[in-house]
Amino acid sequence: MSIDSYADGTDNNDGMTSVPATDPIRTKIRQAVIDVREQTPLAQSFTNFVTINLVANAQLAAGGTAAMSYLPDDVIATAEIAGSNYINVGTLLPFFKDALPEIAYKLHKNGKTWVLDPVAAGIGETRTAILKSFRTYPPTIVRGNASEIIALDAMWGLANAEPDNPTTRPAGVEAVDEVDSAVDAAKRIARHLAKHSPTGKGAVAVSGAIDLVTDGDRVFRLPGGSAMMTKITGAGCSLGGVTATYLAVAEPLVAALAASLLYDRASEIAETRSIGPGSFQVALLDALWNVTADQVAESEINETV
Ligand SMILES: Nc1ncnc2c1ncn2[C@@H]1O[C@H](COP(=O)(O)OP(=O)(O)O)[C@@H](O)[C@H]1O
Ligand SMILES: Cc1ncsc1CCOP(=O)(O)O
Ligand SMILES: [Mg+2]
Repeated sequence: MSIDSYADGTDNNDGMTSVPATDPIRTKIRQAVIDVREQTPLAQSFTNFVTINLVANAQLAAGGTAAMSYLPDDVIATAEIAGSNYINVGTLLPFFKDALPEIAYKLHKNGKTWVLDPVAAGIGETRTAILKSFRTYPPTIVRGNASEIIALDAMWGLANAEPDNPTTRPAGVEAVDEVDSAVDAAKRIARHLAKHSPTGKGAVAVSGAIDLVTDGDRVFRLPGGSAMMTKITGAGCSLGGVTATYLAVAEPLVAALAASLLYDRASEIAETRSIGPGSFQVALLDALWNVTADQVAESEINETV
């Protein structure tokens, strides 16, 4: 679909409308892509050991810079020079159980913004204890797949669900739920984040075949992307890292939209230039670097009306 199709905010007859070309959100998305490339902001990551290299390389390819830290004093000192931060709970070590709640508390106390990827939410006592602790000192953005978002919402008791009785079955690091089934959970989490955010604003990004982004009020669906993203490890983790990169220059809703759209456009290009998962990962980094701000901002974006 071309940008002209969005000129009047076309009603799609399915409760959604195409976000018009004139919607200020598109200008902000475009500006975020440009600002990251011009300002090279540092986003610090406390992330899993499987995909740490892809996270750093994706942040660099988007135009930012990377630093990975694990000890609370190191994280808090680095947060003073970082534009934002990223915590991903994919692989856990025993000391994380004390370190991560302490880090979340200190980031909150110091007014720092951060993105959470609640990888495998719902699995294991340690992960559950860590994720539950973030309810009091929450991130600014949560980015996860549908199952993780549903599990986190239940864990935080945001729908008066039994905190220990999540309404979805965890599936390791992969989603078993469709993005649409996570809409209510995503909106509840986004409103909770906004309540505690240093800027009064929060957002949730739910990834899948069609991504969903919300600030608790507006709900956007982003079609496109590539199914090859499910054939490399770290597509979601690195999207979380790049979301933190954008959070260094933009408000949460714009950061989540810009990162998700950048990934959709870049993965489409990477699919046409690769012959399997190995070359796809390399092509994805090249495409993150080469996608233009206009390509990102002129993407198809549908909003629930
Ligand atoms: N079937 C699909 N078609 C297109 N893009 C997809 C598909 N599945 C996932 N993606 C994309 O892959 C990236 C990671 O999402 P996802 O696989 O849901 O995360 P996770 O790896 O955390 O489960 C996102 O950019 C998302 O849009
Ligand atoms: C395979 C694996 N195991 C623990 S973390 C991890 C990486 C998950 O990455 P992603 O959620 O981006 O696919
Ligand atoms: Mg993931």
